[in-house]
Amino acid sequence: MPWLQLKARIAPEQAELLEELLLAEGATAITLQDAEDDPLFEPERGTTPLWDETVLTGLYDDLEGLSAMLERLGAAWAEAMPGEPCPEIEHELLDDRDWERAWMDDFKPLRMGQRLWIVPSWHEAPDPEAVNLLLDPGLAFGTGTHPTTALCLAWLDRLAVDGELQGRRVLDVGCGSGILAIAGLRLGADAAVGTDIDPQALSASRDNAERNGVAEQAFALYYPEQLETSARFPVVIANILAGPLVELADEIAARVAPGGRLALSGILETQAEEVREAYEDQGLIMDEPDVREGWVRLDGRRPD
Ligand SMILES: C[S@@+](CC[C@H](N)C(=O)[O-])C[C@H]1O[C@@H](n2cnc3c(N)ncnc32)[C@H](O)[C@@H]1O
Repeated sequence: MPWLQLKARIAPEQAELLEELLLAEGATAITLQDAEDDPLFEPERGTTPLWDETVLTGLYDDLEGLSAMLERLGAAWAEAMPGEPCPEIEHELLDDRDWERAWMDDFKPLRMGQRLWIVPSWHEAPDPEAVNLLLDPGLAFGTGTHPTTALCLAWLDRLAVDGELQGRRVLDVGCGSGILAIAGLRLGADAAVGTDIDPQALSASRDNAERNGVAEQAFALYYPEQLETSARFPVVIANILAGPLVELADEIAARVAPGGRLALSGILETQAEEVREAYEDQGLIMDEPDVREGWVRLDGRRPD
């Protein structure tokens, strides 16, 4: 059965209203997508990445009433947002498909480092003998395809090869889908703690942990303010953008135990120096950046 798709590019703060209006018109599925390759890199410090545009898509099985529907949407928008022009709504007829999950077609198993594979949970693992991390990011960030995540996975893989992960506890600040913490566990860490300000991330992380047979007590998940102030970790990883990394430098650096290792990512090449200085000011010894596609990972160590 073909579908009618309505699509609008809209400011993120208006997306909820349009979503409600599309649902009120009987949308079978609604998809919200950030312009993921085009974030605003310096949102207010301490906030999540921002995108100046959200793409909102609604799917309908009623192909007949398009013009009446567009008229009703325009009127409902004008009533809710007087004086604010209604966003342009494009329409298209689509062939039948599982549209809610269509993005999954582009997410293929990825090899990271020497032993680790990130395998979409709906795929066969290409190498059953490898360390296979089964992942469904749901609505959270972190499939491994983004260079910042890939840089962090490569770091974890190297720590494992160097014997610096086995038996240790990992803190993953901004855990998203949980991909880094779970990779740490699958590569030999004893336990992991993930923090995130986004409830979707905490729930995706828990689901992905279960998918990978990680025991609940091996992977604790918290909102940042719930993590005990005195908790220190031998391995700390934070992939959360340069602004928050600088803003939180004292808190994140304080989590690194004496002799512990730190990796920071989500940093553009041009921002690396500022981030590096912020962590050196906190007593960490920072290495030269590792760069991939304009993104940087900074590694550090707290002296013994
Ligand atoms: C770029 S994603 C990284 C996700 C995953 N760790 C990865 O490497 O793919 C950044 C994550 O950090 C979270 N975040 C942003 N600011 C944060 C903060 N101050 N404390 C904890 N998490 C934060 C976001 O909600 C998001 O899930």
